[in-house]
Amino acid sequence: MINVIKVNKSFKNNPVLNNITFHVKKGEIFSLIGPNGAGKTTTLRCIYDELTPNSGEIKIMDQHISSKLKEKIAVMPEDRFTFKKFTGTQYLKIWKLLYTNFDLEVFNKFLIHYKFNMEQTIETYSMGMKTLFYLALTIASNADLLILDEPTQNLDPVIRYDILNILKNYAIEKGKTIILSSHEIYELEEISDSFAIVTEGKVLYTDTIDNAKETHRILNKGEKVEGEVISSVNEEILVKTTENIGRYPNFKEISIGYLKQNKTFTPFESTSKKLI
Ligand SMILES: Nc1ncnc2c1ncn2[C@@H]1O[C@H](COP(=O)(O)OP(=O)(O)OP(=O)(O)O)[C@@H](O)[C@H]1O
Repeated sequence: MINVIKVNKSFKNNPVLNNITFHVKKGEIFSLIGPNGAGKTTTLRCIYDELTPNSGEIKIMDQHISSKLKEKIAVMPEDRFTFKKFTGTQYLKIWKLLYTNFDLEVFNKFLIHYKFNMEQTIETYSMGMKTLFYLALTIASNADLLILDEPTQNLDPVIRYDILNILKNYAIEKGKTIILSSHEIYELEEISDSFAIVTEGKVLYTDTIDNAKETHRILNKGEKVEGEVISSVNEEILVKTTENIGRYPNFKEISIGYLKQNKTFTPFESTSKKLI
C-alpha cells in the first residue's frame, strides 16, 4: 500500500530524514514510533505530499501521489485544523465535498456520542475535542488510507480506548490501511500490525509486531547471551535472537529497548563539557 524507499529530507542544510525506508501492507495498521524530533511528522508530511523529499521515492497503491490518489487518502495533520475560524458545520461541508463516499451516518454517530457543537468555531474546541472532531471526519471519510499524526493526543483514557478500537475495526472490517505516529507505545501493541522505530531521521528497526516478539528475548544481566545485544534496561538485556533462551518480550519492552539503546539522560550528573 505504501512504499517509502530511501527518502531523504533536509530543511535548509539540516538533514532531518536519512534514507527512511519502510513498507506498509494493505489492511494493516502501521505505527511510526520515536522520540520528539525524530522525524515522524516529517515522514508523514512527505507521504501525503505536503513536503517534497530531496531524494528517494514514495509510492502509494503503486503510484506516485496525484490529485486523484488524494481522494482515497484522509489525513489528520499534527496541527489539526487549517481554518480555525470555520465552524464544525463548515468543516463537515468541505469533507463531504472532498470524499464522495463520506459516511454521514458514521459521522452523525460521533456527533451524537461526543456532543460536538457544530456551530462553534474550531478554534474554540478543547484540545481533545479538536482531535476527536478531526478523527470523526477522517473515519467517516471512508478513505482507503488514513494518515494520522498522533491520533490519541489529548484524549482522555476512556475515549482513547474507544478510538483505538474504532481504528482497529476500520482496518479489520473495511480492509482499509492506517499509518499513524504515536508516542503511546503502551497501547500500540493492541492495535498495530507493523511498526518502524525512527530516531534521528533513521529507521532503527521495522517489522511486524508478531515477528519482533518472536525474534527477541529478554535476559537477566549475567545470563549467557546468544545473539545481538540491543540494549540493557535496568537489570534486563534485550537481545535479538531466536535461540531458546530467556523469555519473550512484549512490544513495550522491544520499543523501549531500541529507543533507549543505553542512552540515559542524567541532568544532575556533573560533566566537564560546557556547551553554552
Ligand atoms: N519546516 C521545518 N523547518 C525546519 N526544521 C524543521 C521543519 N519541520 C521539522 N523540522 C525539524 O525536523 C526535525 C523532525 O521534526 P518532526 O516534527 O518530524 O519530529 P517528530 O518525530 O514528529 O517529533 P514529535 O514527536 O516531537 O512531534 C526536528 O528537528 C524539527 O525541528
